[in-house]
Amino acid sequence: MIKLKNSALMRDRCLINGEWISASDGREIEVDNPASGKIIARVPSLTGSEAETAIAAAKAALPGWSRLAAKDRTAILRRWFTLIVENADDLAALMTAEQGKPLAEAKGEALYAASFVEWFAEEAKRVYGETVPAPGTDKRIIVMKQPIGVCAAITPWNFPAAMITRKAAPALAAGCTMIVKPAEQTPLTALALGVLAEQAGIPAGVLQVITGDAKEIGGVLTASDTVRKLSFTGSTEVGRILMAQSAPTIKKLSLELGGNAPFIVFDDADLDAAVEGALASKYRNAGQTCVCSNRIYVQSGVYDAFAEKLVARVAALEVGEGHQPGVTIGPLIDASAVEKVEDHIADALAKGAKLLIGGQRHALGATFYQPTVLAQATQQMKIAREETFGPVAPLFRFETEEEVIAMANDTEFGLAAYFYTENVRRTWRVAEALEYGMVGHNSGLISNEVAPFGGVKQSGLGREGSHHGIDEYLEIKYLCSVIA
Ligand SMILES: NC(=O)c1ccc[n+]([C@@H]2O[C@H](COP(=O)([O-])OP(=O)(O)OC[C@H]3O[C@@H](n4cnc5c(N)ncnc54)[C@H](O)[C@@H]3O)[C@@H](O)[C@H]2O)c1
Ligand SMILES: O=C[C@H](O)CS(=O)(=O)O
Repeated sequence: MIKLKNSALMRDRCLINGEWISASDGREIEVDNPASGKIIARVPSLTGSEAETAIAAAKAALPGWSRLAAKDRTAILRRWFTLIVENADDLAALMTAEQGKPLAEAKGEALYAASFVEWFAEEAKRVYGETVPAPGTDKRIIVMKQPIGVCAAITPWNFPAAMITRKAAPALAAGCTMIVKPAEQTPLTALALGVLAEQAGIPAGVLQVITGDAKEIGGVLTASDTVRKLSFTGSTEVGRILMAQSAPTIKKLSLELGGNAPFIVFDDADLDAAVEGALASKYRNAGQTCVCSNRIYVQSGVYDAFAEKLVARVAALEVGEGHQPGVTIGPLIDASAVEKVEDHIADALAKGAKLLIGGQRHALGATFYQPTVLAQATQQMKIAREETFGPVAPLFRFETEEEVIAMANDTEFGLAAYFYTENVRRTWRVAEALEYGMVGHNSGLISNEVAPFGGVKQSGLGREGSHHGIDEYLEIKYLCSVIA
């Protein structure tokens, strides 16, 4: 039983058109706690027909919502922001129960999720157009921005709250309506956000939260011509599928996909800061974030010192069930996640890597894994080419700046990259040479609501957050008016 202050947030129904419904055929999805493997809830497995109903509800609500004055949407979104903050502890309890992250991280995510609602509540009032000097005196030209219409969001399990508000907040702020389909592993947080949206006064039909078979629901959302925009966060593999399924209806797409972040430590770095940055970037959410450092490149002159310091800090990480005080590393999401970590470590060791700490399943069993550091990693290993999505830090040695830039860019991914140097000239050279959408200099944590979050190459399309984020939900219209 998940202990909540506000029991109304424990919802096992889907939200469509202001109604909380079960699946018409009674099908359900079991939700388990990854730390214990125990079933903690069951939510509806809606049919494709019910997904169509959700789309119809969003379509019907669109005129009323899009014609509201921007400041009226602002007021409603601000109430949603306030309610998320007021209920952050309960949202955290739900996240820790269904995703496993430690309570402190889950609370941080609830507030992070709220920050997108606060940010876009304000951005609603700043959807500006422009006037353009006409080519002739007989005309006037203006450019306006209008909401794109009915939007769909498909979100991942690793950030059950923030990946939803990072889409729903700009969509609603822009005057769009939305259907959200959360990951089957983490529906409870999404449904709780739906409860709070209702309480905030978001009208029926403006926001739907539906659970069900990913392929069936995704197939309906991508095939519908009523759905004019799809925002997806998840693996690059699924992103490709959804992109292809959206092609027949020419949907506008936002894709926040996989990563393979390099973390580069130069000889002239502040080594202690670099160790702390690597720890934060690598082991946050047990390494299950899209912007986790996946490869740690250390220049020869500081390689041994960095490795020693990092191992000492990793040894102090506390593995356990997320509700337990002091726990900093929770379980991985499921058995296949553990198997992928084991596969990457075994491959690395077989190709010459050296185990410095960890490297085994944790004594707690289930999906707990020991935080791990590997030395002598090389580009030929799977861990250099694939997103590990687990608490494993492979250390690569390099000699020159040119060499490490080439290695860092040697991937089809381009989401986040990090580097540590105290040299200002090197800072500009490296920041401009790295082929990534986001670069952290002397920081391992770069995610916030004010900056444009997103990737290049096969890490995605578009940006979330920042003043760019609302443009993903707007269409540009130009008016040419003859006045003579
Ligand atoms: N770029 C980012 O901002 C970002 C953020 C978080 C996670 N991710 C990426 O997501 C991945 C981990 O999350 P995940 O395991 O939930 O990803 P996933 O791609 O397996 O699933 C993401 C969502 O897509 C749905 N889905 C899966 N297959 C589908 C299909 N065939 N049709 C329609 N929907 C489908 C799932 O139900 C879930 O809701 C990692 O690769 C991570 O890098 C990226
Ligand atoms: O998995 C990556 C998400 O985008 C989480 S965060 O925005 O980096 O916190």
